[in-house]
Amino acid sequence: MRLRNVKGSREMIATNDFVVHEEETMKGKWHDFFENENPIHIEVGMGKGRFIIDMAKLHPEINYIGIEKYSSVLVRAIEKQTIEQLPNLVFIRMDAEAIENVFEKDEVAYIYLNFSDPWPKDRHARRRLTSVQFLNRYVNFLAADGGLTFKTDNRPLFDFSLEQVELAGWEMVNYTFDLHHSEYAEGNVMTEYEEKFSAMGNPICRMVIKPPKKK
Ligand SMILES: C[S@@+](CC[C@H](N)C(=O)[O-])C[C@H]1O[C@@H](n2cnc3c(N)ncnc32)[C@H](O)[C@@H]1O
Repeated sequence: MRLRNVKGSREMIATNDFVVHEEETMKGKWHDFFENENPIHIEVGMGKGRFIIDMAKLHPEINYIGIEKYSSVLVRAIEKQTIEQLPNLVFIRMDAEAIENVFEKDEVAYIYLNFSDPWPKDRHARRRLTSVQFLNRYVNFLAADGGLTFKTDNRPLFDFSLEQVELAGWEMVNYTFDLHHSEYAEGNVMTEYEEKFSAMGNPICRMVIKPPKKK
């Protein structure tokens, strides 16, 4: 992704009410933060936030947390949320490498990974958000009856992810190599990248998986 430095983005993030800072101190306290017991769903690598904002509007009974590494992208999501003022949506600016420090065991009910960076070089495979390393991190805080949905138009990344799911012992619920022309198309909420790549004619791959059964 080509990143432009957005002037003032760090200052905006530092003072915005929809951004949670010192996120590691929130571990185990997210329900108190939202002041309800509604399930918590997260999107890791949410970019400019279109998907998570649309989901938060559609599902006021669910709390959403969007995680994004770069300030210059996060500000676009903050701008939208500042207009929407959705009470069930906040953001964290962080690298998801440290994600298990932010959520307590069973604190998250669902994870979304949309059009995650492919990291095409083999030596960077562990940075892919669907690598065994990341799947193992998610197990630390994803509820046993929770799940994860991953969408991408990048077939090599999707094939890699299918292998990693098996290696990490997750359960495959379903997958498709062409979501928009599949039985799962109905009700699909599009992301920014999904709209862009599907308009170019790229089929969208999607998998729904569940964490390994705890022994
Ligand atoms: C290709 S964009 C997709 C954005 C959005 N999910 C969509 O589908 O339109 C991937 C996003 O993930 C973010 N990202 C990649 N690795 C990340 C990480 N380790 N932690 C947090 N965000 C990450 C990138 O900064 C980028 O904004």
